[in-house]
Parts: sequence; structure tokens; C-alpha cells
Amino acid sequence: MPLEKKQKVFSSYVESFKFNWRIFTRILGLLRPHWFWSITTLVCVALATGASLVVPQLLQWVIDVGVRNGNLTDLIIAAVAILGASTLRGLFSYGQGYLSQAVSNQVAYDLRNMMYDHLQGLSFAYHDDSETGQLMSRMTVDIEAVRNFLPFGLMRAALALVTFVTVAVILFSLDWALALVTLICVPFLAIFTSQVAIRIRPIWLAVQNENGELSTIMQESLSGVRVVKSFAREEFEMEKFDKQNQHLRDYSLKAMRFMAWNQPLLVFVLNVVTVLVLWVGGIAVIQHHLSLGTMVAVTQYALLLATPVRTFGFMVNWFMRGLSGGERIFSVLDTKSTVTDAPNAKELKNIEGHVRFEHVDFSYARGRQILQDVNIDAQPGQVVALLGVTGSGKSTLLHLLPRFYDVTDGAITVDGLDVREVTQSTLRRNIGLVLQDVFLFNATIRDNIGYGVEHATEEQIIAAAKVARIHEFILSLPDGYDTWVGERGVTLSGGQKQRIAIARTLLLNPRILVLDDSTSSVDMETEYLIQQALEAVMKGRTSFVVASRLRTVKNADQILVIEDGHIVERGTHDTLVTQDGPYAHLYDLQLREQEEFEARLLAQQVDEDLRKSSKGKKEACEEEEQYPHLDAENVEKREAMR
Ligand SMILES: Nc1ncnc2c1ncn2[C@@H]1O[C@H](COP(=O)(O)OP(=O)(O)OP(=O)(O)O)[C@@H](O)[C@H]1O
Repeated sequence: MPLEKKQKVFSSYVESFKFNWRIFTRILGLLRPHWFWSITTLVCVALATGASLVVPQLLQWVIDVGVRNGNLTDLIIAAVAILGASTLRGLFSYGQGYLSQAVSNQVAYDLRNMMYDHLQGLSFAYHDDSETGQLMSRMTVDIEAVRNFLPFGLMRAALALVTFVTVAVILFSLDWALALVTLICVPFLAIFTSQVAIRIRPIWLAVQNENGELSTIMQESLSGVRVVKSFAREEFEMEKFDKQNQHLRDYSLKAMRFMAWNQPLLVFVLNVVTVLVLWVGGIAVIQHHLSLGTMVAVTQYALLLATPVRTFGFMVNWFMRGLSGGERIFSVLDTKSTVTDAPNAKELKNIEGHVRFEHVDFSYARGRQILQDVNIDAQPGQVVALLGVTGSGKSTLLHLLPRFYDVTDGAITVDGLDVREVTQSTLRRNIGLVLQDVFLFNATIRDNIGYGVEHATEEQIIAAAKVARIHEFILSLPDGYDTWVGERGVTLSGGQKQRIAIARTLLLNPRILVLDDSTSSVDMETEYLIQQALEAVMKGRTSFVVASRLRTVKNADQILVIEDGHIVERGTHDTLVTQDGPYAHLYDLQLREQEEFEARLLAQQVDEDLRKSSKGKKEACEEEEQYPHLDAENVEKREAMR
């Protein structure tokens, strides 16, 4: 190999060693809170090793002194001492086994919490880029690898080290020549093990990555099972899964093949050492250079090395697996959230709800500019409706207010305070959100409505459900508020989920409301009910509403028309509808049909009521009370249609 290449290989080994060392010391750092039990475990390791090392010494003594002198008392003393040492060894081994498992389970518990808390704290931008399956595999498979690293990797390594060092010292004190013969395997083991460790590490990392990929595929196809089935793509999904499964199997087999070579080779080396000890020691005994007791003791010590040597391969395996798991875990833990609380972040309390967007620009991490020079001044209690074609940036704009993402330029203020200067928790507590994708937890309806408010009372939950017009429906279910909604609320219709989400937000009683198309999947009648409720709820609260429904737009204090990230028009319905601008265009395109449909629907309902009624005039008056949302314009239209 040319010198330059050799240097390259060497420096890559050094780099890999440094990297592994860093991960190793970080894993060791996880033991810091459990230092007492970790040290107790090490003491148990040392004592168990000590107890087992006494036995060959006793054997030497009983052969060389007791047997030679024919002293039965010596034999009895040796037997009792050996039994005692064995009992102590058993007890300390139990302590070491139990404590190392207890400590490692505690570390795994801490890691799971650290990872979960960290993931909860990471911004939307991180979650946009990461795969759920990979994160889940880090939370399970990788943490398990670190958990096993401690008892099977670290403790065994400690045991092996203590045994090697002590046996070496004792052997040299007994007979230096035999000691050299016995320990001849050590340099071989050191080189061999480091080679195995360096090669097996990337294989384990690949196994763990493939595992994450497999989890991602599984998670995606299970949560998207309806799409898979509706497109009859089961075969495709099965093949995709099988392919990934094959990758995982192949990498696992590669790792196992490596380890399978490792084990017999180590045992072979051990057997060669035993034969050498018997050969060299036997000749020395025959030539009277060595006592029989010493030779038996040396053979026993060589055998004592057998256990750590035999499990060396196993230990290296767990060691490297733990390091790969640690690397994947720390890469998540080291990720800094792009949205964090400022060091002196203030609490946002008792706000009025004056919201301003000042020259706001925004683009997602890797992409074009989505919002440009957005200016909004929403006075406390105002309703701001956002209108625009799909992809124009309405949801993005709403996501900036609770700091799901930070603006790229400009500022957003609440009561004059920049949202980046207040704590995220108090900011979000003041903003009630009903997002486009309604997400319900796999819990009861009561738990879902009460999600945002700790210790919400039954009365509060029912009151919110009533306002969101979902109470009657909930009562019609056999289990009422105790009905389990299934994963993501799968047992409910889109409209029912939305109303539960609205109730959940109402319970928060926020000063600022953000409603992203929250009534898009409800029928007209339900929408009226919800909108009536929301209008009452919006009173006194600053509200930002993505409007795809007529009533929201008409009643808004400000309508903002967004086109390709710019606000291109603003005003009220009455002013904008008369201008020949984008609003009038969008209104014609999206809303006029709704208006006419509504008017027709109402006219039909009223006609039906009148037909059914024997007291026509009286019914007509009642009808006005029944549909308070019927504005003058609709009444005119209805009359005209009649
Ligand atoms: N997490 C994201 N990462 C990168 N780009 C995104 C992300 N979310 C949205 N976008 C892009 O930003 C632009 C605006 O999207 P946004 O969801 O704000 O539009 P919208 O007006 O709310 O659309 P719709 O009415 O369909 O909900 C789109 O081009 C979209 O592709």
C-alpha cells in the first residue's frame, strides 16, 4: 500500500476512534444522575471477579501444601473457602446483573423522556423535514440498543478489563514465563477486536437506518390505508415493504456473518493458549521447575479468561450497536429548534388582542419566498378574513402568528410586543387555533374537548360543545362524552371532527382566534349553526379567518385578498364588491354561487314552512325568528324568487 494511502487509512481510523469516543463519553454521561448505583455495580463486578480469582489460589495452596502434607484439615479449610468464594461470587454476580439492568433501564427511561420532550420542543420546520418512522425507530430500537449497551457492552467490558488486569498481575507473580504464554493472546485480541469494531459499526448504523425506513413505510401505509385501498395499491405497498424488509434482513445478516466469524476464532485462540500453558507448564512440572499446584492455578486462571474472551464478540457487538444507536439519538437531541424563546422572553398576559404584521416576508427553509411585505393592523376585536386562491399563502400567514415559524423579515406584534420577545407557551395560550387538518387524539370526546385546559370541568366542556353545536350529537351517541373517537378521530365525520376541534379551542377562551377554513367540511345548515356560534365567540376577540364561506367574508371588518404571497386588495365587503378588482372577481368565482344557493335554499325552506302551516302569516313571522342570520339582502332575494 503506498504511504499516502496508508496515512489516509490511519487518519480515518483516528477520526473514527475520536468520533466513537465522543459518543461513548456522552453515553457515559447519561450515567451521571445514577452515579451511586453505577459505582455500586462496578464494585459488584470487582468483588465478583475477586471472589473467582481466589479459587485458583486456594487450589494451588491445597495441592502444594494440603495434599503434599496429607493434611485433611487443610483440605476441609480449602473446600469451605472455595465454597464460600463461589457463594460470594454468585451473590456479587447477581448484584452486578440486577443493578446493571436497573441502571440501564433507568437510562433508557431518561432517554425516552429526553427525546420525547426534545421532539415536542422542536419547531414545525424540523417536523416538516423528518420522517415519523425514523423518529419512532430512534425512540424504540436505538434507545433499546443504548439500554443493552450498558449491561452487555459496558459492564462486560469492565468485567473483562478487571479480569485481564488482575489475572495478568497474579500470573506474573506466580510464574513470568507461563504468564507470557497465557497472555500471548492479548495483543492478538486487541488488534482483532478493534478491526471488528471498526468494520461492524457502519453495518449496525445501516441496520438501524434500514429499521427506521421500514418503520416509516409501515407508519405511512397504515395511516394512509384508506388511500391505499381506494387506489387498490395493496400489492404495490406490499412490494415496497418487502423490498425494504429485504434490505434490513441483508444488513442484519451481514452483521451476523461478521459476528459469527468472530466467536469461533476467539475460542480457537483460547484453546491454543490452554494447550500452550499445558505444554510449557507440564514440561516445567516434569523438570521440577514448577509446582503442580502452580500449574493447576495457572490453568485455572487461563480458564477464567475464557468467559470474557468467549463473550468478547458478543460484547463488541452490543458495544458498537449502542454507539450507533447513541449517534442516531444524539443527532436528534443536538438539533436546535429554529423557534426558541428569547433569553429574557416576557409572559404575554391580559392582552387586548391588537395584532400587527409589519412588512412581513417569509420563506420556508429551502424555498422560494411565500409571503412578501405583508402588512396587517387588526384592532382588538376585529375580524380579519383572508381570501385567495389555493397556494396563495393564507395558511402560511396564519402559522406565523403563533410562531410555528419565524418571519424571515419584518415583525409580528401582539399589543405592541414582538412575538419573538414573548414566551411561546403564553403566546399560544392566547391564540386559539382551528387548523385545516383537524387532528383528534385516540381518546374520549370529553378528553379531546378538554385537551387544551388542564382540569376543565364537565360544565365547561358541555358549554363549549353546545356553542360549537356538537352537544346534541354527542348526547345521541351511546357513550355520550365518553365515546372513544379512534385514531385521528376516525369514527367521526369531517364536520363532527371540526366542531369538536372548535369546542376544544373555545374552551381555551383565547383573546385571538385563528380559524383556517374551519367550516369547510360541514353542510350549509351546520355551517350556519357554527357560524352563529363563532360570531358570538369572536365578539371581543381578534380573529383571523381563512374564508371560503360567504358569511365570514361579509361580516369581516377587514377582507384581505392574497395573491402569490402579496396582499393585493383590502377593505370591507361592501366597498370591495363594488370595485372591479380581485375581490369582486374571487367573489364571483367562489362566493356568488354560494350566495345564490343559500338564497334558494332559504326560499325553499320558507315555502315549505308556509305550505305546511295552516296559519300562513303567523308562520312567516316565526320564520324570521327562526333564521336570525337572514339579512335584508337575502330576504329581498327570497321575495324576488317567490
Ligand atoms: N411546510 C412547508 N414547506 C415548504 N413549503 C410549503 C410548506 N407549506 C406550504 N408550503 C408552500 O407555501 C405556499 C403557500 O401555501 P399555503 O398552505 O400557505 O397556501 P394556502 O393559501 O393556505 O392554500 P390552501 O387554500 O390550499 O390551503 C404553497 O406554494 C405551498 O407549496
